[in-house]
Amino acid sequence: SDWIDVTTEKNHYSLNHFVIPSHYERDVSSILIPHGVIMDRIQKLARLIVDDSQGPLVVCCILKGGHQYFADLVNEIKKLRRNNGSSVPLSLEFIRVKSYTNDTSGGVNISLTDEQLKEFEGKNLLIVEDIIDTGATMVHLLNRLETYNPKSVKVTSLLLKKTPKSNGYIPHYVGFAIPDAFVVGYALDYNEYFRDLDHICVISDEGKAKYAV
Ligand SMILES: O=P(O)(O)OC[C@H]1O[C@H](OP(=O)(O)OP(=O)(O)O)[C@H](O)[C@@H]1O
Ligand SMILES: Oc1ncnc2c1N=NC2
Ligand SMILES: [Mg+2]
Ligand SMILES: [Mg+2]
Repeated sequence: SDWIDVTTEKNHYSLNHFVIPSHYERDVSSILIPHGVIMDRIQKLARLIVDDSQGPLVVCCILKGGHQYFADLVNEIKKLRRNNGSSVPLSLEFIRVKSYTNDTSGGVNISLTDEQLKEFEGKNLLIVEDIIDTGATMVHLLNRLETYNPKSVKVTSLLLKKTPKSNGYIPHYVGFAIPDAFVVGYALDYNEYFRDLDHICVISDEGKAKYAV
């Protein structure tokens, strides 16, 4: 398939084999994707994206969870476009979207200013997300963006969760397919905790209880 599949339990790594910040040691149960593997996969995703989009590109970070993947991906895209001798500008936009409290999705709240939306008219957009779970965030966001008549919209998500709650949305570029578990780290949070963890881990029951609101 187009992505790396880590949905089977046996793929998980033991906490003892990597460095985990001491303040999270009891709050995660396993490492699903070590930071180094994420970075290597992002190099490949950048190559796929650059090969498909030579022209001007507006790369849109979906805050907050998308920021780490966005930062690392844009770094790789810049390198590749320079090497391709491309002198075409890359512009960056940041859209705040929120729907999760604890491990449950509520209403999707998109904060986009009108002057920001003028930036999208007639442009080639690349939307950068951390994870597609139910797909509700992305479906709402794409509907909103369409009303501003972009020239094209492509979506990349580092993670795609295999869950019965999915509305079936699948992005154009996916890093990894993951199991139906709540993951944290690499900017993915649980009530704003764990964004400072480098590896993508499965949250433990203790972590869920400790940081629940
Ligand atoms: O496919 P879905 O079920 O909609 O879930 C995916 C979305 O939910 C999370 O955002 P969250 O609401 O936690 O805000 P955050 O990005 O600030 O963490 C995540 O970053 C995605 O944006
Ligand atoms: O597994 C997850 N971990 C963090 N944030 C979110 C998740 N799924 N939807 C939003
Ligand atoms: Mg988000
Ligand atoms: Mg979140």
